[in-house]
Amino acid sequence: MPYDCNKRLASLMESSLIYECGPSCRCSSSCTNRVSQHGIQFQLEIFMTKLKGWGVRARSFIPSRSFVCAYLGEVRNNRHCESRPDFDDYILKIGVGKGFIDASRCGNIGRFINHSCSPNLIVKDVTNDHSDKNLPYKVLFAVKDIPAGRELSYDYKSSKRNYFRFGIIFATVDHRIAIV
Ligand SMILES: C[S@@+](CC[C@H](N)C(=O)[O-])C[C@H]1O[C@@H](n2cnc3c(N)ncnc32)[C@H](O)[C@@H]1O
Repeated sequence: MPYDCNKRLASLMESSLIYECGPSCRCSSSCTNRVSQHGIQFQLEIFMTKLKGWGVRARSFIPSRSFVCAYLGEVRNNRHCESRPDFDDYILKIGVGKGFIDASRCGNIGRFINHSCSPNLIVKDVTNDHSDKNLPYKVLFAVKDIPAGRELSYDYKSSKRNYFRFGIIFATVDHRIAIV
């Protein structure tokens, strides 16, 4: 099971796709293997930082390994040309060379979370209704205890920049908006 009895990740080291119970399971909605699908459980706040534009901070204590929020946006594939220089800061790659979630035009609170090389969040791949590794939900979990008032961050480099480093740029066809 990917989660413990408190609905926190059993291990931060797990790198494969996290399978939550879904529509085909007979368990109830309170099953401990249904976590990210219930939406944000901790109060979060969008605020204006001093140097990074908007950011997101915790309004209450978030224990390590807790689900924080999903990263939502438009799912794109194929070739995508975008003239905005900060475009790649709003994307998360999904699958192996298949596409990405683009939150540059629309998304949820995840699009306001800034980068840090010493982050308190990590991005994991989660599914509950299919087993296609190329179309996971991108989900942010706490990698350490986060006190109330602390800004949330994850490492952009490990989640998206290497996508472009290898020269793979996808695009144009919007075929889904991921909603958790
Ligand atoms: C996904 S957005 C994060 C939300 C953004 N701060 C906003 O106001 O909408 C990425 C952009 O935030 C800024 N940003 C994120 N992390 C930063 C950091 N550590 N230092 C400076 N700017 C950062 C950059 O402008 C980057 O293009």
